[in-house]
Amino acid sequence: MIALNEKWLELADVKDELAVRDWFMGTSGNLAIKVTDEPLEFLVTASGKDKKKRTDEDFLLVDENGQPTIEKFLTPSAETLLHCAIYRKTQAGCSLHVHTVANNVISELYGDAGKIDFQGQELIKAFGLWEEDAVLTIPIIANHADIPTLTREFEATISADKGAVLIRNHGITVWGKNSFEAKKLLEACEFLFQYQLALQLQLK
Ligand SMILES: CSCCC(=O)C(=O)COP(=O)(O)O
Ligand SMILES: [Zn+2]
Repeated sequence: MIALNEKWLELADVKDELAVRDWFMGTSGNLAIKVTDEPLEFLVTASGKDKKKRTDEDFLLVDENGQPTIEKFLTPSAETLLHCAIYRKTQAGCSLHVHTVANNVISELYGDAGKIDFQGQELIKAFGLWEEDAVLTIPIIANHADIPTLTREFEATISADKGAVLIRNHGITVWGKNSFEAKKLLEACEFLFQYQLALQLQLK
């Protein structure tokens, strides 16, 4: 129970920080944090809520299939299966999904290529890429309305315990070993997206 309370507060703090950045427009976005490995249980945001507000019904505990374990009166995020895929395939402890204008525009500009590469950018070091010629590749997948289909395509891109995937004209999902790392990766991605968009304006 102590672990659950601690994880709840940790995720609530992340939610507040992302809310200050205005990254939950129109109730979009969802967040998750792992509580136990065996059985796999994690806290996930309740669906459709105003994530800028802090309440006792912000999160609920779900199992490996995204089914609520205790709070049957709350509905888990519509995108819970994406978080399930992350915890099934990796050792990640936290996963974050936000919609921003920058991540949506980048996903549309590079969507046909199925990825965007970043090289020669200091902030790719957030992903542990310290070599001078290192490349950060962020996959871009189609925004399938059917969540199991979206999850299958999303899951196929997962290859490490930390990462990021863009869903075209929808948003980004990142994951890392804990909430600190996941937030760091999210901020690094948003910086890189904003840089890329600003650069393209300059080149016109
Ligand atoms: C209003 S945003 C559409 C759903 C979505 O993409 C999202 O991130 C929020 O859905 P949730 O069920 O997690 O509130
Ligand atoms: Zn979403």
